[in-house]
Amino acid sequence: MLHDPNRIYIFDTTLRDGEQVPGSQLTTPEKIIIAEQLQSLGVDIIEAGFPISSPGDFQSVVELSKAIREPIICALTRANKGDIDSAVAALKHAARPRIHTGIGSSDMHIQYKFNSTREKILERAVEAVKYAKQFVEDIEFYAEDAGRADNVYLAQMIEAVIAAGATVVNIPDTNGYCLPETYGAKIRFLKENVKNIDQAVISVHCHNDLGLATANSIAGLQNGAGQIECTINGIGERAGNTSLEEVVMILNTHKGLGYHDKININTKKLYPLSGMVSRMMRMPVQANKAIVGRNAFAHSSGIHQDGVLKHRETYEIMNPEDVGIDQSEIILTARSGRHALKHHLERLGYSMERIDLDQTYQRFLTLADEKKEIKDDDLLQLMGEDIESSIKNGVKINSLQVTCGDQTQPQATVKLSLKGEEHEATAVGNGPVSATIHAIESILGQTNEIKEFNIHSIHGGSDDISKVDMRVIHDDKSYMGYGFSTDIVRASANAYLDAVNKFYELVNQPG
Ligand SMILES: CC(=O)SCCNC(=O)CCNC(=O)[C@H](O)C(C)(C)COP(=O)(O)OP(=O)(O)OC[C@H]1O[C@@H](n2cnc3c(N)ncnc32)[C@H](O)[C@@H]1OP(=O)(O)O
Ligand SMILES: CC(C)C(=O)C(=O)O
Ligand SMILES: [Mg+2]
Repeated sequence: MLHDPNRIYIFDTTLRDGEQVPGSQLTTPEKIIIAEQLQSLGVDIIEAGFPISSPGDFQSVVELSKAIREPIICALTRANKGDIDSAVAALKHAARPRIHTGIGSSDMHIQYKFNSTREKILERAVEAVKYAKQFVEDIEFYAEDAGRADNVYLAQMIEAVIAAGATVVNIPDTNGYCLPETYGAKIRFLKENVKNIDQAVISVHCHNDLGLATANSIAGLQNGAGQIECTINGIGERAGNTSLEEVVMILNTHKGLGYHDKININTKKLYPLSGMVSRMMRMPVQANKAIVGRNAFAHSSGIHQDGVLKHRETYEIMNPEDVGIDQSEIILTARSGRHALKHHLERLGYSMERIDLDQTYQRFLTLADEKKEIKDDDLLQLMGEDIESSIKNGVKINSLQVTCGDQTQPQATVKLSLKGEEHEATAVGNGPVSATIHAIESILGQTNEIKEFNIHSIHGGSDDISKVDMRVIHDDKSYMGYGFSTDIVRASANAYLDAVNKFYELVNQPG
C-alpha cells in the first residue's frame, strides 16, 4: 500500500477538479490521452472522475481504469452509499483503485448545505469510510472546506475517519481562503493533535481564489503533508487549483527544502502536457503563467536581455529545457537594447563588421515604437534597407527591366554598381527570376548555386511586400540572403545580392 514517509505523492486531479471548469468537459478518449501523458509524467495518483455524476463520467473512469496501469486511479464520491457503489463499479478493472469520499467540515457547510450538526456529519463521514472500505483498501477522505473549519472539530473528524480505515486524509482549502501561515498551522495542528495521524498520509488540496493555492500547498508540505493535489496549468473550479508544474518546479528548484528527491516527475514533459491540456480543454494558458506561460522564459527589456545573453542565470532561476521548452526567448521591443539587437542580427547571419550598430539601433527604435514587437521579418526588412545603404565595396542593383509572358522568352536587363562603377548586362532564363540572376552573374563573372529559394508575403494580399529568402552556395560555403520588394523579381534579385555581398565584400576589399 502506498505510504512511504520518504515520498511526496503527486495526486493529479486535472480530469476531475480540472474538468469542473465550464466548457472544459472531455470525452473518454480525450481523458485517456491526457491520462497516458500524466502516467508518463510520473504522477502517483490520477483522479479520473466522479462516477455517479453522469453515465459519461462513469464510463471514463471504467476505461481509464483499464488503460492506465501504473498510477493509482481514484474516483470521487459524496459520503453516501449510492456514490460509493457507483465508484466501486467504475473502478472494477483498476490495478490500483482508490475511493475518495468525504463531506463538508466547516460550520458554514454543516449548517447551510446539510442543515445538520457537527456530530451527525462526523457520523456520516465515518459511515462512508467504513462502507467504502468493504470494497477498496485505499480510501482517501476529504474534509470539504477544511480551510474554514474549526481545527479542534477537524481533528476529531480526521481521527475518526482514520480509525474507520482512511489511508489518506485530504484537508482541502476548498474556497482558497487560507493564508500560507494559517494553512500550514492547520496541518501542523492535525499532525500534533490527531492520535493516529501517522497511519494516514495527509493530503493538501488548495484552491486559488486569492492566488495562494501553490503557496498554501507548500506550507502544508512543510508542516507534515505527504501528498499534493494539483492540476496541469492550475485549472479547476473557479480560480482553479494548485498548479502541478508550479509545485514540482518549486520542489526541484529549492533543493534545500529536501523534497526534490521525494517526487518522481519527468519535468521535461511539463510544457508539452500543458499545451495538450490547454488545447483539449479549451483553456488558454495566460502568457505570464509561471513555468508554462508563453512569457515564462521570454525576456523583453534591454537590461534583462543583456544580462541573460551574458549569463542566463542572471534572470532565470530555472533552465527552460528542464520543463521541456527549447530555449529562452529574447523578444525585441522598444525596451530592448543594442546587445539584444546584435544577438538577433547575428542569429540571422549578419556580420556585425558590416553594420553600424548605433545607426541601425536608432532605426530599430523608430520601428519598435510603432510595432511593439519586432519579429525576424521586420528585422530582415529593416536590414535589407540598411544593407543597401551601407554597401561600400559590394554589389548594388541600380535598375532592373524584365520582359516575360507566355509568348516570349523571359529576359532581364540589369544595371549594377560594382566598386563605384556601373555595369549593364542582359540575359535570358526559363523565368524572370532566372533571367535576372543570369544577368547579374554575367556582370560578376561567376555562377553560384542557389540551394533554397522561398517567397513569402509579409502581411498577406496581392499588393503586399514580398520577402524572399535564398541560400546561395559559394566555395562550398552557404550564405543566406534576404530581399524585400513589392515586386517579387526585384525581391529575388535583392535576396541574391544580399547573399553575394556577404562573401563579395569580404574577398574584394580595396587594397
Ligand atoms: C468541492 C468539490 O469540488 S466537490 C465536487 C464537485 N463536483 C460536482 O459537483 C460534479 C458532479 N456533481 C453532479 O453530477 C451532481 O451534483 C450530483 C450527481 C453529485 C448530485 O446531483 P443531485 O442529486 O441532483 O444534487 P445536487 O447536485 O443538486 O445537490 C447536491 C446534494 O448532495 C449533497 N451533498 C453535497 N456534498 C455532499 C457530500 N460530500 N456528502 C454527502 N452529500 C453531499 C447536498 O447536500 C445536496 O443534497 P440534498 O439534495 O439533500 O440537498
Ligand atoms: C472534493 C474536494 C476534495 C474538493 O475538490 C475540494 O474541497 O476543493
Ligand atoms: Mg477542489
